[in-house]
Amino acid sequence: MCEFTCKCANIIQSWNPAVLGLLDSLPYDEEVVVWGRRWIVKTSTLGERHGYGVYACEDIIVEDSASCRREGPTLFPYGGPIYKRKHWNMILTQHPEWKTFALEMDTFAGSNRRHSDGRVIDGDPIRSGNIAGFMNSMVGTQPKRRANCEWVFVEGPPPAPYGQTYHEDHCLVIATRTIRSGDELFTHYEWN
Ligand SMILES: C[S@@+](CC[C@H](N)C(=O)[O-])C[C@H]1O[C@@H](n2cnc3c(N)ncnc32)[C@H](O)[C@@H]1O
Repeated sequence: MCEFTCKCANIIQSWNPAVLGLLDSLPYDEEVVVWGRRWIVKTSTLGERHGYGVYACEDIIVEDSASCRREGPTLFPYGGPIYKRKHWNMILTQHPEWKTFALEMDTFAGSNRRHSDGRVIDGDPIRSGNIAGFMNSMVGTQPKRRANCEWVFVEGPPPAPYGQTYHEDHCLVIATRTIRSGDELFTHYEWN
């Protein structure tokens, strides 16, 4: 087995969703609790051909007085095995479809100390238990959806009790405006 294959196999085997407070598997059409809040994954309001979406099962209030959108309530992490860019590129040559759920954690706002490797999180909800992977984008929606959350890069480990020893930094999904029970989560990303 080549060095690359060994490395990737180790990363996959050592990924444990529970460390980051995620579930081993995500049932559809059934309420789940992740990071203390209730959610349901079911067919998106975008329509069946666009797959599933994540819906809140409780109100999440964002105070108008929040001075900074990044201070909105934390919903859950964007979690999954983390690869160096060079390893991820090699995976994509064999599994180009894995790109759908990839989050480049060192190339979006919030990071002052960019990791030189350009790390990628494999956020596939099936492989990684990453509920955030089911979030759809408001880009191009008709009728127009407004984003109600965004993902942010955070230096340092996630809040206790999650991932304290495993993570030197992490990505979170936070609410940017009030989300009511029954609302589907939408964020902003280029999906096609
Ligand atoms: C990260 S996944 C989101 C979860 C996806 N709905 C699923 O069930 O796996 C991204 C994929 O969802 C779909 N998607 C996300 N936002 C969309 C949008 N605004 N319009 C149409 N499809 C969208 C596209 O198929 C895209 O490749």
